[in-house]
Amino acid sequence: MGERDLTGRAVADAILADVAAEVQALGEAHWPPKLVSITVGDESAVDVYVRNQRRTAEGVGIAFETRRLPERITQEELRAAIAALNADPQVSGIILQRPVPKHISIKAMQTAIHPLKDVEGMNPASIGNIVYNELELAPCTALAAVEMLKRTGLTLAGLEVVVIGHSEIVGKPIAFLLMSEGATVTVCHHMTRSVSMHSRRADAVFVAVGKPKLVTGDMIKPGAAVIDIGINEVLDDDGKSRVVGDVDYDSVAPVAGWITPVPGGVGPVTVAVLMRNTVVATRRQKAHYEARLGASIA
Ligand SMILES: NC(=O)C1=CN([C@@H]2O[C@H](COP(=O)(O)OP(=O)(O)OC[C@H]3O[C@@H](n4cnc5c(N)ncnc54)[C@H](OP(=O)(O)O)[C@@H]3O)[C@@H](O)[C@H]2O)C=CC1
Ligand SMILES: Nc1nc(=O)c2c([nH]1)NC[C@@H]1CN(c3ccc(C(=O)N[C@@H](CCC(=O)O)C(=O)O)cc3)C=[N+]21
Repeated sequence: MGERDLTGRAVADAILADVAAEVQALGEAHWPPKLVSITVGDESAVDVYVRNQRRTAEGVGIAFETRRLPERITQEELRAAIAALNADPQVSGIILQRPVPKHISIKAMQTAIHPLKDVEGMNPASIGNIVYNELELAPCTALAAVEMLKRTGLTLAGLEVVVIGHSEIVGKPIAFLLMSEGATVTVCHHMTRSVSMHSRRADAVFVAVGKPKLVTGDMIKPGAAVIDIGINEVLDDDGKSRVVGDVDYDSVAPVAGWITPVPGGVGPVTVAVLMRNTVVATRRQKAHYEARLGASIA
């Protein structure tokens, strides 16, 4: 790792220190936060993420439960499982791990997660709030990636930013968050004629595609910030599996002003933001409950 590395561990730890204090306060108020993760089918690609979630949750005192549902589960069965979690007062947050099998509509399932328990901010209602600059429960990865750019100290207002990838969970929310900060945003995807024509002009480049070495040094303006969101498992020459991003680190690092490494960049911050979102969701549920009682049970 080089001097230009913009690492995520310290950023994540700062977020988690605040979260731990809030978890303790919520526990004392008899609202201990609890997060439930749902994985559908055999998704070994998601296992790293879920393991990190459990370790991080337990580290800050958030109860963590995993549900592994069979590949062949019907959409109605999955909807019923989510509805049961919505109704369970012990559960503060629900995260549905992507991808899900093709016969299940991810949008329908994200819609089934109650907005008060939507810790990933992926219910269409939650996503819609981003358009109105209500960013408290925004998608974790997008928040984490934008937080990394802020750590460079660059002024976001007026910054020329290129986002490569436009998925609903990463690229699109990043573009909205950046617009709300005043950046000038260009979004590239697989139909973009020349990604490098855009990326070479940018002060900051976000990459979320899922292809190792997609972005190379010749595509980056000298001194620009490069935020690598990709998480790809690849096999080394000796057959060992390793996690790499979407950026060709060796050719980009000498050109870029800042670069987030993979692992150790955006990933740990994403998990920390998920914990923060869980606390935000729990606080909202508490407020909602108390408002319905018509009085605070202090
Ligand atoms: N660090 C973290 O916390 C997280 C990391 N990830 C990682 O981020 C990456 C992207 O994830 P996700 O957004 O879910 O993936 P998707 O597969 O949903 O989206 C990929 C996007 O990349 C675009 N794309 C495909 N090929 C190209 C190309 N050659 N040039 C430019 N754009 C292209 C696609 O465009 P189109 O739709 O037009 O084909 C699409 O918008 C993955 O590696 C994933 O593992 C994901 C979530 C969290
Ligand atoms: N609904 C949903 N939301 C997601 O956000 C989501 C998802 N589904 N499906 C899978 C992808 C992938 N993803 C990761 C996030 C952090 C790390 C992470 O913490 N990585 C560490 C450790 C990597 C390692 O151990 O090698 C790092 O980058 O340093 C990994 C992977 C979230 N995703």
